[in-house]
Amino acid sequence: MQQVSLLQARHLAVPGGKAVFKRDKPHLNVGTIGHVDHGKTTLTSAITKVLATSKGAKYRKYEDIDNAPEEKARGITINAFHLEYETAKRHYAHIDCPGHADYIKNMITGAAQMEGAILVVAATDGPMPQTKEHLLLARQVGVPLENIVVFMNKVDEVPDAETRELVEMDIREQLNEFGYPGDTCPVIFGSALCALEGKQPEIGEEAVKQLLDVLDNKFVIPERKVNEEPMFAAEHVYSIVGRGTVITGKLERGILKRGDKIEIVGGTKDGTTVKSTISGLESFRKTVDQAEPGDQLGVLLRGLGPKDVRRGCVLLPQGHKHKVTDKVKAQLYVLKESEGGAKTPIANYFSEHVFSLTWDSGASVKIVGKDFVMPGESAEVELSLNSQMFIEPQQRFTIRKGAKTIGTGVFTDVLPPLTNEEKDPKSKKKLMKAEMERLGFNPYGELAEKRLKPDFSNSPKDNPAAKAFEGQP
Ligand SMILES: Nc1nc2c(ncn2[C@@H]2O[C@H](COP(=O)(O)OP(=O)(O)OP(=O)(O)O)[C@@H](O)[C@H]2O)c(=O)[nH]1
Ligand SMILES: [Mg+2]
Repeated sequence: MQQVSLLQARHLAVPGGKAVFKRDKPHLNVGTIGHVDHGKTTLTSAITKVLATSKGAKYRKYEDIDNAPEEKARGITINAFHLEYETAKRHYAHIDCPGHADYIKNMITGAAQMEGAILVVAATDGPMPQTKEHLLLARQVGVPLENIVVFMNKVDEVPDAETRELVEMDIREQLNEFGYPGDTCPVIFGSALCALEGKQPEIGEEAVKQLLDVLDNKFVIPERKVNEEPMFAAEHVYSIVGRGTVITGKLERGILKRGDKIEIVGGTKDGTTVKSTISGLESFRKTVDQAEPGDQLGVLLRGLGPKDVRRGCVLLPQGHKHKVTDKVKAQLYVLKESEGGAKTPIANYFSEHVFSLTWDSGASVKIVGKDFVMPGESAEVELSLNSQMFIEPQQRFTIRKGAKTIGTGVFTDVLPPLTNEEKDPKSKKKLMKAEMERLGFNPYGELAEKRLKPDFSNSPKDNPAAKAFEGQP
């Protein structure tokens, strides 16, 4: 966790500012997603430029977004960037997600706060691997079906109408593939760069205005769970010298006020929690009297030290009934290669990296009733995590390996935490050994130990999982 002074903190989205947050318009969390270099940051900057003329935004230059001082201060330049703007109708928090595959971890937490998505696709390239991956993640984090719009960017470089139409067809097909209404989803032809540079207004400024019109009039505001117990997952944690600890993220549900007594749960091996009091609340550097679901917040917590809170922890009110756990049942889908997944299956007792809300953890996978989950298949699984986490039924998760999303799923039943024996590495080895005997071969051989993929070289020839490796180096 980063230590910052109060002066530095004033530049972060954390309590310390003087202005008071006005709540006079409906609020929606949106963001730009899409393949690397397709123009997400340029479009984000162009939106602020167009809205700055009506005082709906502070104009943010491209460099400010991609290389912002607060990002530098945090030392997390690769993180998703948050900014705010407003139209006559709505107030928006906007997340600019980086497209580079390595940054998906940050995108997952950034996108976890996204309720509407602007999918940027360059007309020069068409849909690319991260276009697909971001679409999948948007589905995973529950971006509603009506809350997606395509901004086909860089049309200044593709003057030919036929080519544009081909790209549009391709995009619509991709949307359908991921369960979004590809046939009816608005596709806007534009150029973020032209909008930014004040050139060719018909594809520049006008296209951005069309986009804002879709956000205002087509995107729906999800139901805000105002009357439920508050829940807030920490995305970033800062310790402010002399004032305590600040956690930033989105309030999932309920109401938070200054003075509320809270408990921080999740992220520890033994399920220990810490208690504190909220001593300040802020959104975009303005003081918030009462935080509502969907708000992007900095929450200042009294008396907590650097070791008490981590990214992925969850803030709950004291007296809550939630029990964290490191064991959970889930329904898992393993992505096909054509969906951006891997060629290889997920094997029993293998260790995978699970992401949910703002947390991530190593997890060993026990598959119910199957030896492997092949790409394109789904299965019921039991996950044993390395730490005890905030998990609820219906909460979604993603499994990633290296720079790839290989599986997605939903938690179904929360199980009691692992016993000490179950956690013991020796008993894990025993389980693996028993599994090898049952299978009649060793999928946990030398290759597997390197965590590359299970080794089926000595498996029976008719093993379907082994077939997946045929013809591979
Ligand atoms: N010709 C043209 N170039 C554009 C347009 N929009 C963006 N670009 C250029 O495309 C390049 C990438 O733009 P970015 O906005 O950084 O793309 P990004 O999607 O944010 O990229 P990552 O954050 O790295 O994933 C830059 O050189 C932009 O100037 C456009 O409408 N027309
Ligand atoms: Mg960018």
